[in-house]
Amino acid sequence: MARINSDKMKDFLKVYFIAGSTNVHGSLPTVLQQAIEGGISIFQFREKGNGALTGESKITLARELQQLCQKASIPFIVNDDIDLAIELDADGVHIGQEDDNIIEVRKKIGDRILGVSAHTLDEAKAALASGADYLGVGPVFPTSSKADTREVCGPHFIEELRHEGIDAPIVAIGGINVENATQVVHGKADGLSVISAISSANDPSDAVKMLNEAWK
Ligand SMILES: Nc1nc(C(F)(F)F)ncc1COP(=O)(O)OP(=O)(O)O
Ligand SMILES: [Mg+2]
Repeated sequence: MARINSDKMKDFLKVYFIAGSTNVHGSLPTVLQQAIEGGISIFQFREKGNGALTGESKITLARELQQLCQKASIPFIVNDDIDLAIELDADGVHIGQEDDNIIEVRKKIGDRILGVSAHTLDEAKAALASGADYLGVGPVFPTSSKADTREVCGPHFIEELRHEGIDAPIVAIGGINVENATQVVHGKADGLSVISAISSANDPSDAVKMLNEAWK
C-alpha cells in the first residue's frame, strides 16, 4: 500500500466527524451511522476526557465503529492511540503537537494516513516534512469540545498558510457549525471537522447534509 495522494486526501477531508463515547448521550454507533447516511467523508474515533472508555470496552467500541466506516468506504482514523490503530488496522491516526513524535509515529504506522494538528506556519511545515498526510488547523472558532486548545486563530489563518505556500490537505477544526461553515470554505480549507455540531444535533444526518451545503 502506498501513501495516500493529496487530491484523494483532500476529498476525504470534506466533512470530518470526530467523536468518542463521551460526546453523545446515546449510542455512538447509532450517531455515526446517521452521520454516514448524511454524508460524512471521514471519521475519527477520539475517546478522551472524563468517562472515556479504556481497555476491552474501548477496543470493542472501536471495532464496531470501524466496521460502520468500512461498510461506507470512509476512512476510520484513531486519535492519539497509535497501538489501538495498529491493532485494528485502522486507516490512519491523528496526533497533536503534544503527542508522540511524528517521525516515530510514521515509522510505526507505515503508509497509513497520518494527520497532525498545526497551529503555526512552522508547525505546519515541520509536520509535512515529517510525513503528515493532512493538517488539522485551528481552533478557527471558540470551542467547548476541547478544554486545552491553543488560542483561536480564525478561519483566515488557513488562507495565510496557503499564501505561505502550504498547499497540502488542510482540515479546519474548532467550533465549526452549520452557521459558520461557509467561512471555513471561503478560508481555503479542504475540509471542516466537527464534534458537537453532529454529535449533539437532534438529527445528525440532517446536520451533516447542512454542513455539506457549505461546499456547494
Ligand atoms: N483531534 C484532532 N483532529 C483534528 C482533525 F484534523 F482531524 F480535524 N485536528 C486537530 C485535533 C486535535 O488534536 P490534538 O491537538 O492532539 O488534541 P486531542 O488529542 O485532544 O484531539
Ligand atoms: Mg492528540
